[in-house]
Amino acid sequence: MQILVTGKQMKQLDQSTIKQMGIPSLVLMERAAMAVFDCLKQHFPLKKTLVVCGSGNNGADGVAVARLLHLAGYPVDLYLAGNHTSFTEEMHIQWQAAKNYQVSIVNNCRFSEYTTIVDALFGVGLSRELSGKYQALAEKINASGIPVLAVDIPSGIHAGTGQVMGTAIRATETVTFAYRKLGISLYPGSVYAGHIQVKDVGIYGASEGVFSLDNKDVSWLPARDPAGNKGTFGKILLIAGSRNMSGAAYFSSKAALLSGAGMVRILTDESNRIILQQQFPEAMLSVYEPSMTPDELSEIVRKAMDWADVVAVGPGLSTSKTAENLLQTVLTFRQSKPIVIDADALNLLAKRKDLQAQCDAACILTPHLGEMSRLAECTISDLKVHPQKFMDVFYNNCSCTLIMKDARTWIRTADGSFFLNLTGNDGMATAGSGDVLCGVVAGLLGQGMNPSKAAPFAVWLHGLAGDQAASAKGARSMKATDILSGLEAQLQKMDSQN
Ligand SMILES: NC(=O)C1=CN([C@@H]2O[C@H](COP(=O)(O)OP(=O)(O)OC[C@H]3O[C@@H](n4cnc5c(N)ncnc54)[C@H](OP(=O)(O)O)[C@@H]3O)[C@@H](O)[C@H]2O)[C@@H](O)CC1
Ligand SMILES: [K+]
Repeated sequence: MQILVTGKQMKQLDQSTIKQMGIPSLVLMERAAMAVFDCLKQHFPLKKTLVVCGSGNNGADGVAVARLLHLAGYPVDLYLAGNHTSFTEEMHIQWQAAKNYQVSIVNNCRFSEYTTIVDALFGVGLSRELSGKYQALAEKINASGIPVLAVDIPSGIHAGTGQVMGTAIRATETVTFAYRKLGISLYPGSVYAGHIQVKDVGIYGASEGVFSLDNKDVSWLPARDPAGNKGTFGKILLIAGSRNMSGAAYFSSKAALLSGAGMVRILTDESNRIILQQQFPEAMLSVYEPSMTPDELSEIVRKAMDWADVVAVGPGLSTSKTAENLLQTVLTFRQSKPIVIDADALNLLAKRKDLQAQCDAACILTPHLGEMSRLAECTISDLKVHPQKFMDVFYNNCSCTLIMKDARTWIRTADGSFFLNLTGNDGMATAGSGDVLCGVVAGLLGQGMNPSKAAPFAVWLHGLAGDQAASAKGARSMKATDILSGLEAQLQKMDSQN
């Protein structure tokens, strides 16, 4: 697991390393510059490099990089875009050292001369929009088409939100120091950053921030019991589908079984019986009929719930009165069973504050931004700009585990921890993809994972499955069926690693 930090958190970490741990700022900076230098040598054409610097410590990193290039015999020009009067202490020292070593300093950049540009204009200290000469320079760099290595973060990207502050430099690669910044993990910042490398420069100790799973977290996958039986691996009830709508029930239940659940039962409208039995014979079926009274319906749901260890409700359910009765029965009679609430069930829940109050940490809600805006009674742009704030506010009404789906999915666990998922691709914006995620969450819960782990792990795994699908079929053409195939392949790979 890695920790993603904001600019403010990173500055505190810098300061505590310098002041409390006693590592001089220039030592950290030299390590930062060496990491950039290594990346330049490995990945960039170094016939002639231009390093553009601001007046702060990001600029000072850049000056140190220019010195390292110069001393190693690579042609380099240094261009100071900032003002001498605003130099930090470190920048004064680096600038003097560059002059002592006779690094070439230019007053104009003739971009046609360069094969690589190092962007050391602003780092985590960016405090406002780029304007004037900085904006003009960023635009010229972007228009030049020359490969750019960004130092720490592309200049113009907000380190906490990923927003473009007026204009931002588009990098080919970003070497970021100590911890990956949240701003280059979110969109659009992550696109501006290009390929990202996180380099150890001797700054440690982050405990606050947003968590993100990585390959080491394969170990979270519940171990299989060689002596287990169908019951050991979880009985999952999917309350899904509606009149002549069977697809969502199919994708969610299949994903639950592929994720390792022992048994899956689909509770759906009678009209879906034949097609589901043909498509997915491994699933058990319980059906209800439109003519049933609420009491008859409730009886069927309760019986199926008695059988299940985990219930998932919502995929393809519709927002009919029958669907509302189903959801109400689930939340009223759930005892303490984990419940995944997805899709149409979330739209029903948005209208029923009384049902929201029945949710607890064992309930996992999986809204996309539209559903979340209805639940949290805010706009989609509120959620984009302040995702954590609105997820916190919603938790006060509905104390559940929350998966807020977007190009970068956020997870808020019931203890208030936040995760941001970095796997997946735009091909996953396809019909049935959300149903697959719902099934993966349920399947993992069924194998005994607690909701605080199952939610971030399922999203991560689902993203990896999507990445596998994109490499097999292409992001444009991949379908939910391909994500199911990706899921199988990813789990096989993870089991072989564990
Ligand atoms: N020892 C350490 O601390 C280490 C730090 N490291 C490096 O330091 C970087 C952080 O350095 P930093 O804090 O000096 O901030 P930085 O990003 O250079 O910019 C600040 C300057 O820009 C100015 N400014 C801001 N916005 C502006 C705008 N829109 N337009 C114009 N001006 C603007 C701002 O002015 P002010 O807001 O004060 O008016 C100030 O002068 C970090 O990303 C990493 O690269 C690494 O070497 C590891 C060790
Ligand atoms: K930068």
